[in-house]
Amino acid sequence: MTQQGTLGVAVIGTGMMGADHVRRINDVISGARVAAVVDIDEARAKHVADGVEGARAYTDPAAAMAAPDVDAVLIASPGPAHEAALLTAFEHDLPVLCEKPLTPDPASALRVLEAEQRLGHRRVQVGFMRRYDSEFMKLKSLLAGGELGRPLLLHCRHRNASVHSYFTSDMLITDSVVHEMDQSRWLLEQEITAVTVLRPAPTANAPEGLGDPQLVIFETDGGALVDVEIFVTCGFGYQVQAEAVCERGTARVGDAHGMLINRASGWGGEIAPDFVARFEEAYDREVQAWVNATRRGAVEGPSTWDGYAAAAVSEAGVRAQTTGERTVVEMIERPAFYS
Ligand SMILES: NC(=O)C1=CN([C@@H]2O[C@H](COP(=O)(O)OP(=O)(O)OC[C@H]3O[C@@H](n4cnc5c(N)ncnc54)[C@H](O)[C@@H]3O)[C@@H](O)[C@H]2O)C=CC1
Ligand SMILES: O=C1[C@@H](O)[C@H](O)[C@@H](O)[C@H](O)[C@H]1O
Repeated sequence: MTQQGTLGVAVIGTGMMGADHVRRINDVISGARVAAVVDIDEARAKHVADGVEGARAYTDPAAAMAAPDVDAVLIASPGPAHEAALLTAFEHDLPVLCEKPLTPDPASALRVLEAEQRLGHRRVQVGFMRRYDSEFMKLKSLLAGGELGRPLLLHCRHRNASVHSYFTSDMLITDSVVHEMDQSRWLLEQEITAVTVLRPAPTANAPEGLGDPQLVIFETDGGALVDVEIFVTCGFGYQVQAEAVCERGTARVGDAHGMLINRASGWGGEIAPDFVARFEEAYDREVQAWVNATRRGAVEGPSTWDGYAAAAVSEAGVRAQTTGERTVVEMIERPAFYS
């Protein structure tokens, strides 16, 4: 850290999310600066670094993390690259904000979990940004307050206009529904015990081989049921909605995000084009919270355990997607380190 305590951050992966986080650290939040940007695509890394005073471009995450002015790491490479970056960050004992998923599968998530425990202190905040969204935060405090009684059902909708060309059917679960896995565990304060995936005839608008949309059902250890419509090629925009059905009422978020307009042609609201627009404030709050905690020497927010738990549910979800059968989630006991 500099004398003023400004955190020097290496941002790994400068695609859609990484580039947006670089902008956020540089222009929006306080207490941090971009010291390094890393991408295996050298031209992309250079292009992003050129836009930030004092930032250097790297193609090797390990080289960036070894630089003396790098105090912390924000990982925004694709999920399969997270394990290697996390383990390297631990070698340098650097604090990490790791975009979701922690890793796409529980075996790699477990290796990360064990490596963090060997370090002896928590180092990771996982980028489950819905926990920082003002609508979801209100729903969380309403449910925690108990006014509506016990939550019985959670109905969720998750729609993307489109996804990257490298998206697969498994990624509907490991990259998209992983948000609802964390959201359900966080809102209900229950673990997910089984997953069922139902698949309608796919939309003709999805690329060949992408089974889209899907209906994913979670059972929890508290007896609640969660249903998730995941539809990543809906074409018309980005929507994330959740409705909790409780013993004495229901509460719903995500309907009217944006402006409502009355005009001669009719009445209606806007739909965000993508997650960058819809969750802009949540990402700002998330990254600022990470920087603030890191500068205090603390680690807060969704933990490596939360990332592992979501990966375990993802594995069951991917199996359920293939077999069409209800699949039980297999998880280790929560280590005391994460209690
Ligand atoms: N919290 C949220 O709402 C969102 C989170 N994400 C997460 O952010 C991460 C990145 O997603 P996108 O930006 O959409 O992907 P992207 O495909 O737009 O960008 C990924 C970038 O990482 C680079 N890269 C690939 N392997 C690398 C490696 N080993 N080291 C360094 N760079 C590498 C690629 O060249 C590319 O520039 C993923 O984990 C994704 O799940 C993505 C979208 C929204
Ligand atoms: O995290 C995200 C993407 O990686 C994922 O692919 C999208 O489906 C989600 O809506 C977005 O929030």
